[in-house]
Amino acid sequence: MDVYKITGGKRLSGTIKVNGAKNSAVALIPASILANSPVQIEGLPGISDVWTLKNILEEIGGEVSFEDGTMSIDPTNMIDMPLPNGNVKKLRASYYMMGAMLGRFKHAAIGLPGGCFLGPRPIDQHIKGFEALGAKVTNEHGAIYLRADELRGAKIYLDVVSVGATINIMLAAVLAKGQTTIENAAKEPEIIDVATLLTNMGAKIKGAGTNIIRIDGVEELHGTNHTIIPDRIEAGTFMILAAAAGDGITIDNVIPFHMEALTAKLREMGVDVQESDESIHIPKPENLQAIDVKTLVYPGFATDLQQPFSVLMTQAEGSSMITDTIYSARFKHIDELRRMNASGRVEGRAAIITGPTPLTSATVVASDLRAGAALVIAGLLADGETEIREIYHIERGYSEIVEKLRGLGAEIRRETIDPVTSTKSDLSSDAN
Ligand SMILES: CC(=O)N[C@H]1[C@@H](OP(=O)(O)OP(=O)(O)OC[C@H]2O[C@@H](n3ccc(=O)[nH]c3=O)[C@H](O)[C@@H]2O)O[C@H](CO)[C@@H](O)[C@@H]1O
Ligand SMILES: C=C(OP(=O)(O)O)C(=O)O
Repeated sequence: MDVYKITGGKRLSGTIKVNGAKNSAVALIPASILANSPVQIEGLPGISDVWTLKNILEEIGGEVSFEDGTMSIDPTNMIDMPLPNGNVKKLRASYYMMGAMLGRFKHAAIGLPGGCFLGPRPIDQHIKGFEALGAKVTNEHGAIYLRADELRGAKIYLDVVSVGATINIMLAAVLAKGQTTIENAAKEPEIIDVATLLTNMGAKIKGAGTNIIRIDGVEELHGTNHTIIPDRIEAGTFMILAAAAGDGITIDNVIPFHMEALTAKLREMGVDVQESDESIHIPKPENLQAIDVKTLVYPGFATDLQQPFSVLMTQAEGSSMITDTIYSARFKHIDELRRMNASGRVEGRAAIITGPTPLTSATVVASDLRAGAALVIAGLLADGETEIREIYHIERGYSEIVEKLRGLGAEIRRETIDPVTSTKSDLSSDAN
């Protein structure tokens, strides 16, 4: 079993670089299926979700290489192979195989996706979109089967603003006959990034980044070169780390405009966020004040930063509340933070945290990706050695995290421990 061991309590300083965006990467890679010649994507993060998608494209006959952040994908010999199990269960974004394979082959059979458990994560809006485009969709033994004689453009109103449904419908619609309109579309920067790739492949898309997207179907799409946008969630995680445990940290390769909601909330707490063109500097913060935060769809405060931000709240003076309007059960990290002496409780869709509290080391478990990121920040703050387990969640979304944090002076290492000798009693003491 692999774990992170962190000796906390040191203030960190220096420059930390952000990688390409996970939530773009996991859509850009499947989008390449729609091309009739090779696609090259630069700046991809070396996270496990990207490697899993590489394996999935190879399973369906793609020729794929991935080196130094550049993935070259030759989709010419891909086939409409069913993918009911296996790799597709390892990540949430394997749902993009549905839209991309339906678009290219008019047929797909994809297992229901995995990814973080954050409460119910239905895909009904994706399916509503595919059906509107003319696909027959059935759920057979946990896999979604999609079949269409032809795909025809349609007007689709999303009942829920969904990143995944917006991108998946775009993927299925770019090769459909006629015009598709997605109303109440999500506006995340990753949607613009995917639309940019598809446009450079020859697609006709207007309005990506607004709540109405119009797509005029084309006969075919060709290969292209694309550079991915920076990861605003990784950048946000580092900004929160800088506010919690920094002694002057510069976060490099950021689009400050993407960070506006987080920046506003940090400033409200008393953090001095200094923006440049492609970087953000946060000097050593003093006297953090309690605030309330509510997660919302973009450009609101990202749910993916809710868990890391709750660690920062443990260091602020007073009682803070963080409400997650997107995911009802994204609070498993609170129990783990309580093991580390944090004072917090969950009430419905909100966590209430009182500070400032000195955190203490413990053996804790990452229940999901951003819970893991939160525990890394907590471990860096805590006195003594913290052990974080189930780190495969963290490595779905953060590449070279150990090396990057060491670059700031952190004492963190990845270690393989024996699960038998590391007794369960490490984890069994009740959280206070
Ligand atoms: C791979 C990827 O990009 N993951 C991100 C994506 O997830 P994902 O695309 O799964 O999230 P969505 O934007 O679709 O979900 C938003 C909300 O809509 C609900 N919903 C969604 C689809 C649907 O068909 N029906 C439905 O009810 C969800 O349960 C959730 O409450 O956006 C989330 C919200 O910003 C982020 O937390 C994830 O990091
Ligand atoms: C929830 C997340 O990812 P996924 O949708 O891939 O599970 C995340 O990135 O925080």
